Amino acid sequence: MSEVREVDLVVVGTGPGGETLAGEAARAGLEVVAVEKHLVGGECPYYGCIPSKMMVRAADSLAEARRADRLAGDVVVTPSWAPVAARVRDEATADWDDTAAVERLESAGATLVRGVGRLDGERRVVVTGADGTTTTYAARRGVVLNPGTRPAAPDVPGLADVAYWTNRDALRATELPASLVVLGGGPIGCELAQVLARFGTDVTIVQHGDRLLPRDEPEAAAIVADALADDGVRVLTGTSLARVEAGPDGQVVAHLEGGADGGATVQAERLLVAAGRTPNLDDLGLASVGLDPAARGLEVDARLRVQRPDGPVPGLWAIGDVVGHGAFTHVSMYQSRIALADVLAGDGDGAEEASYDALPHVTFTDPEVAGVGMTEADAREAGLRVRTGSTALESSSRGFTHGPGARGLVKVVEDADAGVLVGATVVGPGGGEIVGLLALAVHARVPVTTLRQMIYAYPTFHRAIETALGDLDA
Ligand SMILES: Cc1cc2nc3c(=O)[nH]c(=O)nc-3n(C[C@H](O)[C@H](O)[C@H](O)COP(=O)(O)OP(=O)(O)OC[C@H]3O[C@@H](n4cnc5c(N)ncnc54)[C@H](O)[C@@H]3O)c2cc1C
Ligand SMILES: NC(=O)c1ccc[n+]([C@@H]2O[C@H](COP(=O)([O-])OP(=O)(O)OC[C@H]3O[C@@H](n4cnc5c(N)ncnc54)[C@H](O)[C@@H]3O)[C@@H](O)[C@H]2O)c1
Repeated sequence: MSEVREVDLVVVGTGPGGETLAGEAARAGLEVVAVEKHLVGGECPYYGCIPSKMMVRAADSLAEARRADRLAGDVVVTPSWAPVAARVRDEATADWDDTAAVERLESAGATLVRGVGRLDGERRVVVTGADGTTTTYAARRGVVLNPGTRPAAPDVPGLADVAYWTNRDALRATELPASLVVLGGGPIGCELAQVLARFGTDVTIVQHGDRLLPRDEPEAAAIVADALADDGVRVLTGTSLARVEAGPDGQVVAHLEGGADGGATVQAERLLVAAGRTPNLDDLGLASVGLDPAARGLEVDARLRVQRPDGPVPGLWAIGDVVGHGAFTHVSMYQSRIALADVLAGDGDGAEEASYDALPHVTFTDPEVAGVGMTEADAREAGLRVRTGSTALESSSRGFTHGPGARGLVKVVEDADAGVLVGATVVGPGGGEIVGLLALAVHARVPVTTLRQMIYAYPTFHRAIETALGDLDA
C-alpha cells in the first residue's frame, strides 16, 4: 500500500520550464515536489539546445577557417571531433550529470523525487522509483505537467531491427561516422547534418516534404538547401524510406521511395532519425483525470490550465512541448512564468495570459534561419490583407564587405490594414540576433511608419530591415 504525502504542488517532469517553476514556487513559499525520471533540466541541456549549439559553434569555426582563403590567405583546416566531444561532456553536460541542477532546485527549497510520475486522479500523483516502490502525493494546489517529448520512431519497415541514432546518440558521439543518412529535414536534421558534414562525414538528408524546414518561409529553406549542398550534403526532398535493413560491416542500407532517387539505396555507417517528436503522455495517467489517454498533446487555456471537454481539470497545468505551441526552450520557460503566477494566485487568476503572436524561433544552421510570428502563407491563410517586403542580405553593404558566407535575406510580412508587421524572417550570419529587433516590432505592434523612421546603423546586417520595409511598397 502506497504511502500518501501531502504537499502544495507536484511538478511532473523537469524540463527547462518545470525546473524553473518548481524552484520559483518553492521560493514563493510552497511545499514543492519535483518528479524526474532522468535528468533535471530535461532535453535542452543534455541532449538538445546546449550541446548541439556547441557542435554548431565548432562546425562554424571550421567553415569560417575554410572561407579564409578568399579573405585573408591560406589556412590549413584539419578537423578533429575530440575537442567537441570533450566540451560537450565536460562543459555542457558535466558528463550527463545533473548534480548542479539538483542543488539549484534543492537550494530553492523544492524536494526532488527520482522516479516516474503518473496522475492518479485530480491533484494526486503516484511516483514509482527505480526500485519499484511507490509514493503517492496529494497536492493541495495541484500538479504541473512538464514531461516533454522523445524522438518519434516513424513507421518505416525494418527500422526497429537496425541500430539507429536519435539526437541522444548524436549528441553523445565521441567519434563521427564516415557516412550518415539523416531521416528528416527539420531543425534537428538540418543542424546536425551540417555539423557532421563540416567535420568530414558524407551526409544524405531524406526529407519527405517538398522542402527542408517546412515551417519556415520557402525562400529561407531554399537558402539552407544551397548552403547544405555547398557543405557537401545530399538533400533528397520528396523522398522517404521504403524500408531499411542492416548492411555489411554494421552499415545501414536505406531504400529510398519517391522523389528523383526513388528506388535507389543509400548505404551509410549510421542512420540518424530526426523525424519529429512523440510527446511523453502515454504513461502519465491521463485517463484518471478524464483526459484522453491516447492524446498527442494537452489542450490548455491562456494560463496553461489543462482543459477537458467539460472544462478545466481542477488543479492541473501543463507547460512545454506537450502543449503544442512550439517545441522550444523559450516557450517552456515563458509558459512556466505564466503557469506559476496562476498557481500562486490560488482560487484567483494569474496576472498574465499567454500569447504566441510574436513567438520567435531560430534554426542554427549557417546561415541561421530566424523567424517570428506568421509566415506569408500563415498570414494569407488567416485572411489578412498581406504585403511583403524582402531583400537579399548579401546585397546589403554589410553583406558586400562580409563576402563569403553572407548569403541570406530579410523578409517582412505586414498586415496592410493595420500597418503593422505580423511576421518576419531573417536568414544570415547572426540571423537569430537580427530577428530580435523584428520580434519586438511584432510583439509591440510598432507601426511600420515608425519602423521606417528609425536610424539603422551603417553598415550592419540589421540595416537590411530598412530595405525590406522599403520593399513593402513595391
Ligand atoms: C537536438 C535538439 C536541439 C534543440 N535545440 C533547441 C534550440 O536551439 N532552441 C530551443 O529553443 N529548443 C531547442 N530544442 C527543443 C528543446 O530541447 C525543448 O523544446 C525543451 O527541452 C523544452 O522541453 P519541455 O520543457 O517540454 O521538456 P523536456 O526538456 O523534454 O523535459 C521533460 C522532462 O520530463 C521528464 N519526464 C517525462 N515524463 C516523466 C514522468 N512521467 N515522470 C517523471 N519525469 C518525466 C523527462 O525525463 C525530461 O527530463 C532542441 C531539441 C533537440 C532534441
Ligand atoms: N534551433 C532550434 O530551436 C531547434 C533545434 C532542434 C530542434 N528543435 C525543436 O525540436 C523539434 C523536433 O525537431 P525535428 O527536426 O525532429 O522535428 P520536426 O518535426 O520539426 O522535423 C522533422 C522533419 O522530418 C520529416 N519527416 C518525418 N517523417 C519522415 C519520413 N518518414 N521520411 C522523411 N521525412 C520525414 C518531416 O517532414 C519534418 O520536416 C522541432 O520541431 C523544434 O521545435 C528546435
